Amino acid sequence: SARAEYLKYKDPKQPVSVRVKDLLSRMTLAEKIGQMTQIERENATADVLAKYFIGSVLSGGGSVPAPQASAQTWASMITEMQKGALSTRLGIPMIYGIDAVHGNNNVYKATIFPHNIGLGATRDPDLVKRIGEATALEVRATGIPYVFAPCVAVCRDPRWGRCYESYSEDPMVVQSLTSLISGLQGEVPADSAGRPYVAGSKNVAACAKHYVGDGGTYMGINENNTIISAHGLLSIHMPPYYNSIIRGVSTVMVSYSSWNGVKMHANHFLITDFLKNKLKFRGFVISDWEGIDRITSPPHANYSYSIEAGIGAGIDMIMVPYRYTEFIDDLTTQVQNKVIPMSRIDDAVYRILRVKFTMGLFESPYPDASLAGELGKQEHRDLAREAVRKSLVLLKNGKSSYAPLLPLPKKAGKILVAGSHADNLGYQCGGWTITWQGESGNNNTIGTTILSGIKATVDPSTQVVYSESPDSTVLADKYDYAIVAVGEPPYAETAGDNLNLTIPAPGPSVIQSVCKVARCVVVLISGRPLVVEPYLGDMDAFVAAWLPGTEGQGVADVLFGDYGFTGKLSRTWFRSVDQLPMNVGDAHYDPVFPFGYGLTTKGAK
Ligand SMILES: O=[N+]([O-])c1ccc(O[C@@H]2O[C@@H](CO)[C@H](O)[C@H](S[C@@H]3O[C@H](CO)[C@@H](O)[C@H](O)[C@H]3O)[C@@H]2O)cc1
Repeated sequence: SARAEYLKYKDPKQPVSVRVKDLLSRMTLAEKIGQMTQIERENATADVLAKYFIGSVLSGGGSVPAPQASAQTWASMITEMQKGALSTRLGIPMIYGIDAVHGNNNVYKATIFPHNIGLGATRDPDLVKRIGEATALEVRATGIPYVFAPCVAVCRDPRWGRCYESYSEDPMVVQSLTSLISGLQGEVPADSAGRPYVAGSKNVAACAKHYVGDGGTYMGINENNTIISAHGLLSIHMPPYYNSIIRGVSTVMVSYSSWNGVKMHANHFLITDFLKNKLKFRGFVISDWEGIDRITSPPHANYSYSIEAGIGAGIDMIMVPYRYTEFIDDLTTQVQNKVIPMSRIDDAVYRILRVKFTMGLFESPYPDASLAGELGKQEHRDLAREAVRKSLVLLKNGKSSYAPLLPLPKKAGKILVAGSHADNLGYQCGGWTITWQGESGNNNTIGTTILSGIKATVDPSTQVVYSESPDSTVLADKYDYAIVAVGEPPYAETAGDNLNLTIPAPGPSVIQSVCKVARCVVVLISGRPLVVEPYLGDMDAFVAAWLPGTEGQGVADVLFGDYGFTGKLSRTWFRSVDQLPMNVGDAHYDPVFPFGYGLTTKGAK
C-alpha cells in the first residue's frame, strides 16, 4: 500500500515548535482563519466544522446537548463535532471550551464547588488547587479539554454583578488562588518559562479572565469603564496575570470593560505590547462572547472595524459565537486587502496550535469514555464539602462574649429552621449553575441543601421544624434555637448589578420575626456583603456562607461543631453603599467588619 506521507506536524516526537511551524507552512488562509474562529455549540454541526475549518466550539452559559444530559451524551456530541474537524485536509482537532467556574456547572449531576468569593475566604491555595484537579476530571468526564476559568478579577466594588466570581478585593489573595490553574492544567515543569502547559488527558487548558481590570469598573457597572492610573492598574488588577503566566496558563480572555475609556478588546498596548511582549505570554488570547462586537456602540454597528481593531490589538481567537460566516468573510477580505497583515494571522494561529500541540489534542482529540464516572464523584463532593466548611465566615457569636451561641448543641428538644435559602439547592449554588443565570428549587441537579445537612447532623431525638416563612402559629411555639438562612437569588453578569445591596425581602422580616422568639443564627447566602447592620442586633450569631454550591452539608458540619470556623473575609463588609468603593488599605475605611475579619470556634475533629 502507498506509504502514508510522513508529516512532521503529525509526529509527537518532534518538538512543539517544529510541529507548529510545519503545520502553519501548509495552511491556506481559510484554514488559518478557521482556527481563529470559535462558534457556539448550537450551530456546530460536523459539516459546519469541516466546511469552515472551525478551530473551536463553546457552550455559552447553560448551553447543553439536552436537559440533564449524561456525561456520555456530552461526549457523543463532542465526538461528532471532532469527526467533522478531523475530516479536513490537514485534520486539525477542534478544542471545545466551557465555563467550568465552580465545577463543571452547566452539567447535570456535576459537583458544584463554592463560588470564588467563598474560596477567597478559605485563604487555602492547596484546597483550591485540589478543586482544580477535581474540576478537570469532571470536565474531562464530559469529553471537554478547555475551561474558561479561573476568573482572576479583583472586584473592587460589590455592586458588580460578577463580584462573586472574584476571589477577593485584595490582589495578593487573588494571586495566591491562581493555584486553581495548577490544579486544572497540572503543575508546570521547572523550565516552562511561562509557556502554556497541560499535563495530560486528565487535565484541561485553563483561561485567566477577564483581562484586565474587569473588577474595577465605575460603580461596579458590568462591562463599563475602569478609570484608574497605570500604577493602579498594574498594582491592583494586573498581578494575578503574572502568577497565571508563571503557572503556564494556556489562554487569557479579554474583558468587555474599558481602561480609561479604551475598550480592552481594542487595546493593542495592553494585549500585544504588555501581555505578549512584556510579560511573554505564549498561549492564545481569546475574546469574550461577542466581545469585538461590543467595541462599538451599539454592538456590531461596524463589524469590519470591530474585526480590524480586535484582531489588530492582538486577539488570537474570536468567540463569535453565531455570525461566523460574516466574521470569516470579513476577516478574509481584510487580510487579502492587506488591512490586517498575514504576520498577525500567523501569530494568532501559531499560538492556537502551540496550545493544541502542547496539551496533546492532536494525539488525543476524542473524549475518554473511561472518565465518565468522575462526574459528581463522591470524593469530589467530599472535597467541595471541605471547601464549604472552610469558606464560612463567623461574624457574630452571641450577644455577649461570655454566651456564644455556636457551636449549636446537636441534642435539643425542638429547633426551627427558617428562610428562603434553607432548602433551596439552586439558591445555594448561585449563578452559572445548570443555566447561565442559575435556578431556584431542588430538582435542577443533585446535592444537599442546608436543611438536609442540619437534619443529618442533629441527634435523632431533636425535633426539626422547617418553615420557609414562619407565620404566627409557628412563631408561637418554643424552640431551643433557630437557624435562619436568607440571601440573594441567583444571578449572573449585568443581571446581578445592584446599587442598594439590601437583603432581598422577605429576608429581613424573617430574621426579625424569628430572632424575636428564639436564640438565632442567621446564615447569609449571597454573592457579596450586603447591608446587614439594621438586623445585627436581633441576631445572636451571624455567618456569611456566600454561594456554597451543592454540598450544603458543609454548613451543618461547622454550625454544630464537628469542624471549627476558620474563614476570613476576602472582602470588606461595608456599612452603607454610600461608602462604595471602599477596600482594605483605603484612607477612609469604616466597615461593619474589616477585610480579614472572622471569629473562630474549636471543632471536634
Ligand atoms: O439573548 N440575549 O438577550 C442575550 C443577552 C446577553 C447574552 O450574553 C451572553 O450570554 C451568556 C450566556 O450565553 C454568555 O455566556 C456570555 S457571558 C460571557 O460568556 C463567556 C462564555 O460563556 C464567559 O466565559 C464569560 O465570562 C462571559 O463574560 C454573554 O454575555 C446572550 C444572550
